[in-house]
Amino acid sequence: MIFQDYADQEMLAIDVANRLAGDLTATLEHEERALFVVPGGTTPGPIFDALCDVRLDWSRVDVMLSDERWVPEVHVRSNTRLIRERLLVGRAAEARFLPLYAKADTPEEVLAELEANIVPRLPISVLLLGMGDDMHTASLFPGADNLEAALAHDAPVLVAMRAPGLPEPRVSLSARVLDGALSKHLVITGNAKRTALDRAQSSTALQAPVRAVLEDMVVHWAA
Ligand SMILES: O=C(O)[C@H](O)[C@@H](O)[C@H](O)[C@H](O)COP(=O)(O)O
Repeated sequence: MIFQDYADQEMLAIDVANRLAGDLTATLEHEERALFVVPGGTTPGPIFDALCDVRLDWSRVDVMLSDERWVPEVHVRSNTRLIRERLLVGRAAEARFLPLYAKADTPEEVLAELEANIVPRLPISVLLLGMGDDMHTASLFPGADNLEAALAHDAPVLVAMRAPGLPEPRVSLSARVLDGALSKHLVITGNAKRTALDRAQSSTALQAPVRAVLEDMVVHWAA
């Protein structure tokens, strides 16, 4: 793990956007297409704002989420909505979006269908993740019903996840798929998350799921 800190969140957003653009450009120099996986939540918005107008061949980029909340795309909690509003605009509107949500009451009903669309695109070329104070990343939450399956070496690509305190089910890429990304970035802000990341390094992945993806990870932090 490499830890990089920034003077403030604005500097972080600009620098991380540049790093991601550089990694995507490098991928496109030797691959036909790049798979770019991004988190939802509140932290990445300013990074997306800086990234969406970068000049690169977005028409050869597939964009997908690390995890989604099981709500329709118009819902305020939908990560898809965030991506459509903040990342897939400007030059990046040329990218192809791979959905992690389909209209169904539960994720289980459509998981196989969503997965079939993703599998041919793997491995992940460039990964950006977020993390919560509880050391979850993507939707790999401590105490979640399917966490063990999602951390397994032979885990499926996608896992449905329910955890105490979450208002809706989630669907998440499994740890092995996230960890297998060729370029890996984690973005966190604030002192609570910095402390949580320190704690994660001396915890098991069941206690601190982010631990499962920290190898070769570049962590970007600002207060
Ligand atoms: O759907 C989500 O919530 C995410 O993808 C999740 O893993 C997120 O990255 C962390 O919860 C951090 O969220 P914040 O950036 O909002 O703190």
